[in-house]
Amino acid sequence: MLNLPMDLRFDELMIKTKFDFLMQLSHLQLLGFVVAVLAIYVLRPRKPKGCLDPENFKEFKLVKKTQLTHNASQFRFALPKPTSIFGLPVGQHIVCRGQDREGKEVIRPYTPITLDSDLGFFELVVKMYPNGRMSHHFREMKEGEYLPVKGPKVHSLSFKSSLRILGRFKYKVGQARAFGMIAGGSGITPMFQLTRGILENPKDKTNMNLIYANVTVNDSLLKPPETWNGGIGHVSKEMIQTHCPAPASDIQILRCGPPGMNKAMATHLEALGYDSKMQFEF
Ligand SMILES: Cc1cc2nc3c(=O)[nH]c(=O)nc-3n(C[C@H](O)[C@H](O)[C@H](O)COP(=O)(O)OP(=O)(O)OC[C@H]3O[C@@H](n4cnc5c(N)ncnc54)[C@H](O)[C@@H]3O)c2cc1C
Repeated sequence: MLNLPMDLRFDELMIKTKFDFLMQLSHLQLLGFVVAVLAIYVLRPRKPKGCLDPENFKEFKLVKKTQLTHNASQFRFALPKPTSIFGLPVGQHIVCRGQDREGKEVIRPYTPITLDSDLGFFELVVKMYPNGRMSHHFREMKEGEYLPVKGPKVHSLSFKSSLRILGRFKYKVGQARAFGMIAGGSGITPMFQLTRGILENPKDKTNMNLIYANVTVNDSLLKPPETWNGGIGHVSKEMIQTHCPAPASDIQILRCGPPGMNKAMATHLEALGYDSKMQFEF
């Protein structure tokens, strides 16, 4: 039977027992023990480090530029090694630096359509506006050139009167039972990234519904439909009611589009009873 001194607490006893065990080892055994512990520490499986730096721009080489529509292209950038991972959590974005028509520096946020399961590269889908400053940079960019990128870009929490929430979207499995997604034009990129993240995880059972609006069918990015039998006109309250999960504490409506559309969607969602916790704008 173990005789415990009355004033020795259990945790002190554990430390004492471990210490006694080490004292009984010879120097050689002790050395072996230390080496084994170090080996376990050094060889422990670790998540590979990503290539991104949130503070400093790093340059990535454009290896493929594919025109998708009359004003949008897909850009593939190589990572340092074919096995490298980018290191951007699902739902977050990067910032890219370029030069406008006048040679002035311009910095804009973009959401890659790739995930960390895509080794050795990352891809952006960029819609280019006629007078857009960064659009000019992407329009002129040629394969073999380098793009300075830093990230993940995270907003400090801030609020605008017309927006419900502007903040950080860091996806965790099970954070919502269902997502309703409302995207316009290039606003499809965060939805695409999140959808891929959910579909590629067999343990993730989150439901998703997407309303994707474009000026014309030919402006649809990523997978333009061959024929169109969806709705026509601006995204309405009725479309949201028909296609998105009803207001509930375990659903979220994600939206990303041009400013006018975002404002209109915020008004529709509020009228339909979605409170601020049920909405997120990328
Ligand atoms: C979190 C986040 C992620 C983003 N991800 C992507 C992405 O993956 N792909 C992508 O293409 N863009 C994305 N954007 C938009 C991107 O950051 C730029 O705003 C866009 O590329 C235009 O930049 P610009 O410098 O060319 O235009 P600017 O010089 O800033 O604007 C010039 C003119 O272009 C038009 N314009 C600019 N932006 C829009 C817009 N969103 N809708 C309608 N008209 C507009 C307006 O007429 C504007 O007056 C994202 C934005 C955010 C906030």
